[in-house]
Amino acid sequence: MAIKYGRPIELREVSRRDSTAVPHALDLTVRPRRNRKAEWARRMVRENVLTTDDLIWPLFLIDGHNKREQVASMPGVDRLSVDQAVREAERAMKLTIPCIALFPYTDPSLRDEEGSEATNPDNLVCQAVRAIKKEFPEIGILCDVALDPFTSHGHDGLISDGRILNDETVAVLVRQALVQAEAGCDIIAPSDMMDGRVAAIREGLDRNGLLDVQIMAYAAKYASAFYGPFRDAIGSAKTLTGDKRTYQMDSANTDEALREVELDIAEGADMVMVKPGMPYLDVVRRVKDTFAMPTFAYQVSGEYAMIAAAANNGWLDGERAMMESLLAFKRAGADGVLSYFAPKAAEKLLTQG
Ligand SMILES: NCC(=O)CCC(=O)O
Ligand SMILES: [Mg+2]
Repeated sequence: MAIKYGRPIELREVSRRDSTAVPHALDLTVRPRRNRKAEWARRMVRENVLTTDDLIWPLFLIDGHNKREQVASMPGVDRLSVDQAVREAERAMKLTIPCIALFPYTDPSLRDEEGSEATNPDNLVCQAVRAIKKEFPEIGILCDVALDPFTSHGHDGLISDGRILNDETVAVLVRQALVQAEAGCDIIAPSDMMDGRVAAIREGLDRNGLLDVQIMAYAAKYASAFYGPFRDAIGSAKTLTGDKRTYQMDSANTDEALREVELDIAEGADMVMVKPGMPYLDVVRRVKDTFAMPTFAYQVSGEYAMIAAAANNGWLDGERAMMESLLAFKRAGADGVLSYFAPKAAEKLLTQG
């Protein structure tokens, strides 16, 4: 049964003496509800706020012109040709979203075992970075570094005898980071979870004079079922063989997340990320408290899909669930959130004043 959502309950005419007027009033000195009695009072004691500055908006790219293609498992999210991505970058600017993130759907004919397209300076991501920076140099652009959108097997690294090779992969990731940075990307975000990649990328950037390019490390990235719709969006769902548990983290662990984050900071990460988001808010809190670094969380595709699908079925008030889920990241200590809800949330934040 669909649930109907009315206006929030606000008592219009509250008698100021109603509790003493009750014959069996409890003898309470402390009544926490006093601070919740009206919206102005709640605003006064509110501990956390979400603003548009907290949002990073991930966009999916596809080859072509004037093309928008709905991602079936992510209602409201499209794959965009580069010209349309430029339009969305403009929308992000108007919505005062500081940064967008770019993810390509690579044509299957361009995917191979080695993910060669990742290091093509003219690949879809690099084309989009150049086009967006040309029109809107003031918006931040984050580029993911990992091979999964480019490999025929859907893994983030090179494979030999069924093993994901660490050091050989890192060498390719450095080249991928360099083509993206040279195209004009502001933040390199390695999401591959190979050991030592942050140091290698930092060294590569510095050696090429790209000293100001930041690194946001997907430092604690878990092997998660919540990435399902993303793999649909970038077209790796069908091709992925096996799972990613030899490089992404085990969802049972949090101490290990701290060790991963510590390493990435030592290797030169400017910002760190925990991913997925909502099922790992405890990790966000521990990371923030332990390292006091700029800490981000990724509200991943599966988290988005759950809320969007339930809302479309009338089972949740989608707008309220969206805002509540985003605020949860702030409460957990995150400095910002990568979220597919970013434009919708920003619109709501700006119209609320
Ligand atoms: N490296 C980026 C992702 O894996 C995103 C996952 C998602 O949104 O599910
Ligand atoms: Mg690591």
